[in-house]
Amino acid sequence: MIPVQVENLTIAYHHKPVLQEVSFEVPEGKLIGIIGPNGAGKSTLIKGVLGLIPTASGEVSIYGKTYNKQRKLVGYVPQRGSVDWDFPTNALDVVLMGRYGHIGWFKRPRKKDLVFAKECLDKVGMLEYGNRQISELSGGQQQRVFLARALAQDADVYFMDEPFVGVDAATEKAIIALLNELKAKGKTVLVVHHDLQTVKEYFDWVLLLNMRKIAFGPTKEIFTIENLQKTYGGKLTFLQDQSVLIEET
Ligand SMILES: Nc1ncnc2c1ncn2[C@@H]1O[C@H](COP(=O)(O)OP(=O)(O)OP(=O)(O)O)[C@@H](O)[C@H]1O
Repeated sequence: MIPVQVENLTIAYHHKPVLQEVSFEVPEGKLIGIIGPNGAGKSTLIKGVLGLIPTASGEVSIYGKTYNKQRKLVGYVPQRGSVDWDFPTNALDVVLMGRYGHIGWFKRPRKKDLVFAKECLDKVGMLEYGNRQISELSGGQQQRVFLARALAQDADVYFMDEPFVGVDAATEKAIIALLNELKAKGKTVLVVHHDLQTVKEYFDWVLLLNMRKIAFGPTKEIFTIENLQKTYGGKLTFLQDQSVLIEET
C-alpha cells in the first residue's frame, strides 16, 4: 500500500498558484526530506495534503483513501511559528491531544493513554516538564513537546514541518534518532528540512520542490548538483570538494 499519493495537486492563495501540478508517490518505511528555498510551497504542500487549506485541484490519498478517512494514521508536527503558544495548557495535555484520535474527543483519557503520553514525553526528554505551561517552555522544548504529541498519535505516516528549527545540536541528534526509530518500525516520515548539509545523512528519499516538483526519488540519485541548481536557481555556493552546498539567503 502507498502511504501518500499526490496527483496533480495545485494550490493557490488569492488566486495566485503557489504549488502547481505536483505529483508523487511516497514509498513505505522511508525518511523523506522535502527540500526547497523559502516560499517554495513546502508548508503549503503539507497543509494541502492534510486538508488544512483548500486545494484548487488534484487528488491526495493516504493508504488509498482520502485523508479524512485515514486521519488516525497520520501524525503532524506543525511549524513552530504557526502555533499559538499562549494557549493555556500544559505540556502533558498537548501530548494527550495526540491520543484523541484513539480516545474520542468527548471521552476522558484512560490510564493507558496517560501512561503512553508520559512515555512519549520521556522519549523526547521532556517528562519533567509535563506540568509546565507550554508558553513557559523554550522554543526547542516546545518543539520536542510537539514531537511527543505526534509520537502519541501512534500514526503510520508523519508529516513534520521543520522540526529542527530552533533546537540545539544535541536535540537535533535526538530527534533524528527518534525518526530512525519510527522508520525501523516501518513508519513513513516526511520532513520539511532546510539544512542541505545534512540531507544525505538524514534522508533516504528527497522531494525537491520549487512551486513545482523538481525531482523526487532516492537521495543518492536525486540530490545532485544539477537538481539543486534547478531547485534553488543561482542561490548556491559550491565548496571546493563539490560535496558541501550552502544556500545563500
Ligand atoms: N496564508 C497565506 N496567504 C497568502 N499567501 C501565503 C499564505 N501562506 C503562504 N503563502 C505564500 O505561499 C508561498 C509558499 O509558502 P510556504 O509557506 O508553503 O513556503 P515554504 O516552502 O514552506 O517556505 P519556508 O521555507 O519559508 O517556510 C509563499 O510565496 C508564501 O508567501
